[in-house]
Amino acid sequence: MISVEQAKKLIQEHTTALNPVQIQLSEAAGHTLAQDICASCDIPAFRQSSMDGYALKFEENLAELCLAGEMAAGSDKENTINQGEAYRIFTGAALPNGADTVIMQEKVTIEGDRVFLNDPNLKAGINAREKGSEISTGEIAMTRGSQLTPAALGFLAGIGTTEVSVYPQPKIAIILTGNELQKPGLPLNFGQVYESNSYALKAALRQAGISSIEVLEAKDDLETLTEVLNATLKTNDMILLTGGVSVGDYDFVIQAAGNCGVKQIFHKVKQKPGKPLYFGTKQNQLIFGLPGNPSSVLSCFYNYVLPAIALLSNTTSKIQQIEAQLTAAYQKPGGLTHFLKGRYDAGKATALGAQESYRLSSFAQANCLICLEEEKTDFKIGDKITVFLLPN
Ligand SMILES: Nc1nc2c(c(=O)[nH]1)N[C@H]1C(S)=C(S)[C@@H](COP(=O)(O)OP(=O)(O)OC[C@H]3O[C@@H](n4cnc5c(N)ncnc54)[C@H](O)[C@@H]3O)O[C@H]1N2
Ligand code: MOO
Repeated sequence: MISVEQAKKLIQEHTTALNPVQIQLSEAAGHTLAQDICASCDIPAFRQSSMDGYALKFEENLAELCLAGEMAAGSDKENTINQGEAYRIFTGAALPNGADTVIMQEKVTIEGDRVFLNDPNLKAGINAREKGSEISTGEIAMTRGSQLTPAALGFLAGIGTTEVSVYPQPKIAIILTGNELQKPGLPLNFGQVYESNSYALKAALRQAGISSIEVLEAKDDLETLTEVLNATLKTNDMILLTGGVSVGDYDFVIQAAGNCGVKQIFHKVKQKPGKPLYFGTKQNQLIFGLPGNPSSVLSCFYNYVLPAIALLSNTTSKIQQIEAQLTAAYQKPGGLTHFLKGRYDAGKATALGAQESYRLSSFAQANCLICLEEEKTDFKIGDKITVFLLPN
């Protein structure tokens, strides 16, 4: 059995970012840029008013101007201003050629075509955005590796970008194993359990920005599981199997993976929950055998799968790791790292009840996983421990 740290390192070493693809900017939120983006024009593309008012050519002690015309936003009519003239202008409109300043309309008095200026603070260039002041032609707008946040998308659209090269999100298949699984909504016969792993995993994947998710079921027999796994390996970058990864007579994940040409990287990690975790690769595809207990599935998802997704799509991990103080003493045996469902608040972490791996009730209330190191057995109130904040 390997340690949690070794398992994380092995996953990292065997995960390569997916090849970049060209996509529409409108579809690119949440992706990481795989190219530098340069501005193809100056933005603003012309000297632009930032106020509704009057455009003018600045001079000291200007008191009165003659209204010569109007510049409306979006108008393609160019005008040239002369000394002593003002142009009515609106926010976003181009200044007439030669004008450099805009006085707000609140600071003028109009009498016929005369414009009287009452702004002691008027300065050259005020209320005028210079051409190219956001970005100029050829300048790098965003560099490769940048996250495409909503603001980044708006910025890139604002400089005229329509398509971007990004690292794609992985296509992911979930394979549910277990003869005992019943769909929620149908009657629960003796020996059956409601299937819940696909609900939790799909939601966690969607939260991570993954849109290509397929869910398949495989009964507990080697042939069927091998067939299903083989089929999913044809089109997916990552396969998440749940259940069937332990040592029972009906646990076929490891054999099926071998049959499909998957190379085992590790099986079993010194941790609770999720001890029988399996990880393998086939070329650049990643295969996780998540121990079937619902809490083990999610704990392994946040600890191992989510960071691997981030590496595949070259994004930053959605799990924040911080230090916190325990609010109560906790004992555990040595030999396994424990991940406890907990609540984190203002530097303090509280372990919740219902820690058994078949239970999700406390996970449903948790906002963090409290990591209790492998060898330590007695944790005291106030002890500093590592906490992984769950995405919300
Ligand atoms: N002799 C040993 N037995 C077990 C060991 C061990 O070391 N020696 N490890 C235990 C641990 S720890 C875990 S975790 C489980 C993992 O077993 P599997 O991955 O083979 O999972 P299953 O046996 O198929 O299922 C476990 C549990 O989870 C329920 N389950 C499975 N899939 C779903 C689903 N989609 N939705 C809801 N619940 C699901 C399943 O019914 C079982 O109750 O092995 C221990 N045994
Ligand atoms: O390690 Mo298992 O995941 O506790 O039940």
